[in-house]
Amino acid sequence: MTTLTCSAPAKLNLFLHVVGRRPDGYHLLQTVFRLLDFSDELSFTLRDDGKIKLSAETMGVPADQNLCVRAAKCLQAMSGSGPGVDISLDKKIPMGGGLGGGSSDAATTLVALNRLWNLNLDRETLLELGLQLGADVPVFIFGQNAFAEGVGEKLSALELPAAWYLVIIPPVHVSTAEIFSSKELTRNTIPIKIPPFSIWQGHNDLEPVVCRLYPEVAVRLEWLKQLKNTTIAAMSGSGACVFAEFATEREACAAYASLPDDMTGFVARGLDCHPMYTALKKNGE
Ligand SMILES: C[C@](O)(CO)[C@H](O)COP(=O)(O)OP(=O)(O)OC[C@H]1O[C@@H](n2ccc(N)nc2=O)[C@H](O)[C@@H]1O
Ligand SMILES: Nc1ncnc2c1ncn2[C@@H]1O[C@H](COP(=O)(O)OP(=O)(O)OP(=O)(O)O)[C@@H](O)[C@H]1O
Repeated sequence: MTTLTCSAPAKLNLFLHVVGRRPDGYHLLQTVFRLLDFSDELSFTLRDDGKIKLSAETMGVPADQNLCVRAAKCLQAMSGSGPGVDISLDKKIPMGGGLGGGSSDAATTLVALNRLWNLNLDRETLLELGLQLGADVPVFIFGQNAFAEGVGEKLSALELPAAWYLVIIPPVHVSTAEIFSSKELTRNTIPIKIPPFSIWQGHNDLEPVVCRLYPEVAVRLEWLKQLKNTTIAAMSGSGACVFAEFATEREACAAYASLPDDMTGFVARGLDCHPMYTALKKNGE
């Protein structure tokens, strides 16, 4: 095997509670991650000269700062392994949108290169490596919908009902660090116990902070909240993307069709399992 092609799906945070803060400033969270059938596509081809190359720059991110390249370098350094790789990345997930695209690219890179380079590192080691790259990386390595605690690294698999999502992409970029450092952020939501999980029990503590700073987000969320047939309308992660959940594709598509001209978005199915693991299983790996 010299080439592997794999997907890197987006995620939604169905709710996001800030329940405390660690001494290093990182926030303790409770969240439910839902994987989405909306993905970046990556392909990895072995090189024998030890070099790690990205075929094209991703919208303003220098290659050496791209999370795929950083993930590959991390894995190479830790394994002391010789081979290199050519990476091509077809970016579909909006960047800095709270959909975890960069983190998902990093997770897919770690799992794919573990196979391509025959490193045989176990899932625990990949999860630890992933966490060093970003708080959202572990869930994509975990590969299932999950209830997460800590900074996102304490993961328990969670079964979620079939659902479709209308995701709206506001025309703003929200800095995760800026929102977490806001004076207005409440950091004392009482921890909840899951399972059982009901979509009604959650909210996103970062949402009011982002909505106050970015009216473009607030307006889109208000629009989603007035829709009929939704089980929930909320912001994902630290924004800017907002979403509404529907029980059927037909309802999600009808809502999408009624989107005002100045709003853009997409409809996606909620997944049960990471598409990369589904594909690897199908190939008997
Ligand atoms: C908001 C979420 O998307 C929810 O899933 C994640 O917690 C954010 O994960 P991420 O984008 O991978 O974030 P990172 O790149 O690890 O962190 C960016 C910055 O946000 C702040 N940060 C992040 C996560 C966290 N639990 N507490 C924090 O205070 C830190 O200042 C950090 O330097
Ligand atoms: N492969 C990549 N894809 C997207 N962003 C990348 C990538 N590599 C590095 N980045 C940088 O990381 C930043 C955050 O990317 P990402 O798309 O994961 O944000 P996000 O969706 O807000 O993530 P999260 O939900 O984890 O906060 C981008 O603004 C970009 O500067």
